[in-house]
Amino acid sequence: MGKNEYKAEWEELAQVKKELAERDWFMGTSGNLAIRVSSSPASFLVTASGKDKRKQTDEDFLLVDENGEAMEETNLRPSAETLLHSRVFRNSQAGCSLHVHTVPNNVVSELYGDRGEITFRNQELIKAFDKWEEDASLIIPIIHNHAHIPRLTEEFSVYATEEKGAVLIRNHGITVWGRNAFEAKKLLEACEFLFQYHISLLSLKNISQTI
Ligand SMILES: CSC[C@@H](O)[C@@H](O)C(=O)COP(=O)(O)O
Ligand SMILES: [Zn+2]
Repeated sequence: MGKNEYKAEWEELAQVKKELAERDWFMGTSGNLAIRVSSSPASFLVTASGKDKRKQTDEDFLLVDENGEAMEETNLRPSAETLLHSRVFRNSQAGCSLHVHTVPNNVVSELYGDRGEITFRNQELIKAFDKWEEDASLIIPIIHNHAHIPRLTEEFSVYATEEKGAVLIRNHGITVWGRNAFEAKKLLEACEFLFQYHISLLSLKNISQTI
């Protein structure tokens, strides 16, 4: 497959990458992004490993197959966490999968890590996940940060069954996916809003108890 055949997907992912960089969500070379190019068998573009994702270059992404193996001759290494994106594309019809490390997603993952999940309710932004009822709740699972990526992928894949979703990896980051790039970014932003709100509220409650 020539580069021209996935030009549209490349440009779409480059735009998402630029917007997430503007939010400063790629600290210390962390984060990786993926967008589907084909279905059955799945192939996708994924960020090259170890790069500063705030920079835009012609070597930002490479095409990989559904096992996360490069499909073209390249010196680039696919992201260390390619297998997680690969599971999203194999398990569902999702079109885009995003992974970022932020202080709020790490703090929430540690605060609720022992419970294995965090639940949000009475929050307008859970509607981003199609939770429309007044008493609806959004549960985001929190998994252990296994250093062994195949092990991490196994635990992650239990939750990566639908075309949209989010999983927190404890003291590591979040992976969010959706039907397309627009939806994946929307869901990621919604999650980060919920985390920031939750941490702010907890901090203020703690302070107000002392005055
Ligand atoms: C430099 S710490 C971050 C990595 O260990 C990893 O978690 C990450 O998100 C980025 O890895 P990468 O291989 O560049 O996709
Ligand atoms: Zn990571």
